[in-house]
Amino acid sequence: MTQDHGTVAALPQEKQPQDLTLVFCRRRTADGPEILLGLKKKGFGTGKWNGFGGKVEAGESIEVAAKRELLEEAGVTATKVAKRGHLTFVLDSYEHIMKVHLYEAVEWHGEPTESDEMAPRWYREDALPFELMWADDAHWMPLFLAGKSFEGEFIFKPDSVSIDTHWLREASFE
Ligand SMILES: CNc1ncnc2c1ncn2[C@@H]1O[C@H](COP(=O)(O)OP(=O)(O)OP(=O)(O)O)[C@@H](O)[C@H]1O
Repeated sequence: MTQDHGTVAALPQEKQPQDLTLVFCRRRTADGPEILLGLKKKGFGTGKWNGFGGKVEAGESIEVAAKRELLEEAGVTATKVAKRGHLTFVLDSYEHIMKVHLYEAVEWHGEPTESDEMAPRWYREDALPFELMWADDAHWMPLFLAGKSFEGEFIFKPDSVSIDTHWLREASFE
């Protein structure tokens, strides 16, 4: 039996999935509802406004990881979170296929405080800085703000900035 190493070597490297979290807090004000975003100060997505989150650690449940990252990055303690989204991201600039578990903090306390990773700021929900956020956010954020749950997949172009193909649909995480 002969082996064709040339063909095997030409195949793209399989990326492994990696679980990450993303959490959003909201509040009602006299001016209307607001959502807490953070400006990422270092690492993947530096300079973008996003929710708070990161990688799930070994042996940690996804929900515990979501609460831990919110506390570490924004100084906010969530006592109750609700799963609202399951999103898959594929980018050339990231070595894994991202499986992002998106939550709304339903009950939380603490004053959002800047950390070494994120600078938090409340934004009016009708005035989000989409041009300074990940391109996928403009697709699913309207569903999130409308109280819907969803799942989807976003394949980015080689620039890792714009979206090549995607699908998105409402889902239930009861
Ligand atoms: C591509 N389109 C995207 N759209 C929306 N959100 C995205 C995203 N891509 C990544 N995210 C989020 O960005 C955070 C990265 O986290 P990241 O800093 O890498 O994790 P963590 O804090 O564990 O890092 P360190 O281990 O400290 O490096 C994490 O919340 C993840 O859900």
